[in-house]
Amino acid sequence: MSDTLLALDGLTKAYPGVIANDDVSFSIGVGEVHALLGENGAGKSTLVKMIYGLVKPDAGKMTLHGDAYAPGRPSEARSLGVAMVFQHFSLFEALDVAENIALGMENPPKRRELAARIREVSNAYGLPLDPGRLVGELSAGERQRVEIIRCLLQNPRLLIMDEPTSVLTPQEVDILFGTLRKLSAEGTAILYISHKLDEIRALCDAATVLRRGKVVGTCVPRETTARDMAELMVGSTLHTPERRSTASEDVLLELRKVSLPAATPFGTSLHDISLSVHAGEVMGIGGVAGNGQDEFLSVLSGESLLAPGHIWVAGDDIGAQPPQTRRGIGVLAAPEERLGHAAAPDMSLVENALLTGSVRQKLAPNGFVNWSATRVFAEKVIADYDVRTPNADVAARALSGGNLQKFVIGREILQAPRVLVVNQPTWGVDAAAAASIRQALLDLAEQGAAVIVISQDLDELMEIADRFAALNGGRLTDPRPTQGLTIDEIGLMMGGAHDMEVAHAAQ
Ligand SMILES: Nc1ncnc2c1ncn2[C@@H]1O[C@H](COP(=O)(O)OP(=O)(O)OP(=O)(O)O)[C@@H](O)[C@H]1O
Repeated sequence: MSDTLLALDGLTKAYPGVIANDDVSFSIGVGEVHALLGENGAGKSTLVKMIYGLVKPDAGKMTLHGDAYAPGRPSEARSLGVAMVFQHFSLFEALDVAENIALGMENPPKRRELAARIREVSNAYGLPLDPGRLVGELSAGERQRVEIIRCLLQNPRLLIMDEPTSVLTPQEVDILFGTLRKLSAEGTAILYISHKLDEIRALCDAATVLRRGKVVGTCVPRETTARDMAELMVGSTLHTPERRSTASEDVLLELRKVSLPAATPFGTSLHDISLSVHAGEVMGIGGVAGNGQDEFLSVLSGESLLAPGHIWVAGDDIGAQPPQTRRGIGVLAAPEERLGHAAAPDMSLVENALLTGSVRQKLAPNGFVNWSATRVFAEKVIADYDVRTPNADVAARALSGGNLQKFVIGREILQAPRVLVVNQPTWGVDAAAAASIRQALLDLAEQGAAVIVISQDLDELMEIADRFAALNGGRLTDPRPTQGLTIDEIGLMMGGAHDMEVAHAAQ
């Protein structure tokens, strides 16, 4: 592992108002699993985009195996052995696995040959995948496999992975780590971005820590505690959320036999969901991605309307009411997909504050937008939730993923909802910011709101929820108190490793 594969020397990249990477230097050895750590907006994505040829550095240089390396575009990076698996998959649902993989190749072989290669590589690396299956029918974990196999077919020397485990079940994480360890043993280096410090300790040989664009430290994750790593990232002491149960006897939100047909061929139908959430309660909803989480949020937010009689908030029948009416009575929601769903990418943060805040914050009295009040609201969200941005006029798309997430969640919580539904509230958010978002959700419940947290992060749900239920194929299990619930019981409620077993059985 002493051979250097990639060396970065003084890489610098500035955006208007912020130096995203400031004189970054470090190197990655052949076969090394190297973690890139840093709080939201620290510059991790910018750095890997430079390595992958998506962003051109303003200054600094790179070498790959000792040769000058300055990829002008991703295809050039790929041809030199640098591959990347993104957080957001770029797959076509209506095409099958082999067709999707062929689309990403410069010179795809004939279909039969490609299908055989996919089978061979996927079996060799313990990631079973049927080349003929439609991507739309695959779980999130299986879609990620398509992206990984697409990279592996190019025999990469460096594989960059950006938050790969956020879409995986615990069992799938184990399988992925097995694959990455095998790759590393064969000499492929891995540059691994994640906010999950325990996973980094389990997997990575070395770590480089970025703070505000600069390298502030390196460590050997196995020999460093998760808490020390987190403190290195934020430069201060970490705060753990305080949980005190405040659930009352009063039912604030009630769902009675909620069913919803799937909106698309690849969506999930909801079946007969009944649930009561009390004032002051945090209700945790778990489940493997794609089991009805988005649909469940949409019936509560009002994006999907039902016939009357199925959803009640403090005696009001709201199931047939559109989102703006629901916001008026204090039912707010923050969907999972922050760019494009929770926030409009090309609009400024001020405009995005107006999008969901206009009714409850009375930002458009008499139909005319009060822009100065809207700006004050946006700036309060930015200040209270430590959203790192030059100012409130910046477009949502220019924010780092975690900072936009903080903005979206803060925008809803600051409107003092009576019922709040959030999907993956701390997805891609660094440890310190995740702790403060969780604390804010607990504080909201303490003030008497009913809070529903949909999340794939089971630790998060165990930390803040009073009760837990799982979505499985659009059905909701009976809720159970989180206190005393074991991981095995949770696994059973989630339907266990169902998808994985199916995939293995297909071999
Ligand atoms: N295209 C862009 N235009 C303007 N500013 C940008 C752009 N891309 C990134 N930035 C800014 O550069 C800084 C670093 O962002 P980057 O996305 O690299 O952070 P990150 O460490 O990957 O964060 P996260 O963990 O939240 O994904 C941030 O302040 C961000 O707002």
